[in-house]
Amino acid sequence: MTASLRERLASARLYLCTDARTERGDLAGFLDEALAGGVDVVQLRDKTLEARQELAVLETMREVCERHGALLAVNDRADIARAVRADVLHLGQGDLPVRHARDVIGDGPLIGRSNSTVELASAADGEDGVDYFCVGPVWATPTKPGRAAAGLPVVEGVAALRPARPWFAIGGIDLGNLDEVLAAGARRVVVVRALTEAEDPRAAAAEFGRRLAEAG
Ligand SMILES: Cc1ncc(COP(=O)(O)OP(=O)(O)O)c(N)n1
Ligand SMILES: Cc1nc(C(=O)O)sc1CCOP(=O)(O)O
Ligand SMILES: [Mg+2]
Repeated sequence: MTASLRERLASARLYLCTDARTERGDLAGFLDEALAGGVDVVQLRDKTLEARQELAVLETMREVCERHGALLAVNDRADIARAVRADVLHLGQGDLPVRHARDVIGDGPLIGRSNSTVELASAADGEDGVDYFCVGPVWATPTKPGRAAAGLPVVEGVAALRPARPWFAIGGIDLGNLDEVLAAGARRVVVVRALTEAEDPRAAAAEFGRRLAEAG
């Protein structure tokens, strides 16, 4: 029997957000390596793309995700998530409310939400139609400039809630500070630069996977 999207999300530990790597022209090769290393979910997060370009990039990503059994996530846009039949739509605080996004994408795909406080995370954990949530940025990060760090205490606060839904820590996380995030209680992480800028994305993803699995 094929695992449902929710079952696949439940076992996901490592979530990658990547841009289209247009200038480097190596998106499929990069993803092949990162997913071979053990990335479970991949999101296209590239604010420079027009809708048509985003759709084309996502079609490429879908092929790689299917080959590796990873979930494909769309950032922000419910219309694009529907068009590409994405597995996941990720919504921030400024994006469509969940119920409106559900009207567009239907009941099948998963929806994730971003949060920066324990209170927002608690609300997301109880919000109808939300399948997982993220909390961050744990550390200030050049990938999302201008956002103050939420810090490890927010990760500790969310862990103390013992959320019913899967949740991920995000923001400034790399192999050098992963142990601090795990010690704060997170068991799933989202990363950008730790893989997009890794010399060996497969080895880096494998090391994330090993340490996340060891943490339980
Ligand atoms: C998995 C994941 N978590 C958090 C975010 C951030 O979403 P948002 O706050 O909407 O900011 P942008 O990424 O859209 O700039 C995310 N994209 N993915
Ligand atoms: C896309 C994003 N969202 C964040 C949030 O806190 O919601 S932090 C972030 C960027 C994370 O990038 P890196 O792993 O390179 O620090
Ligand atoms: Mg967003």
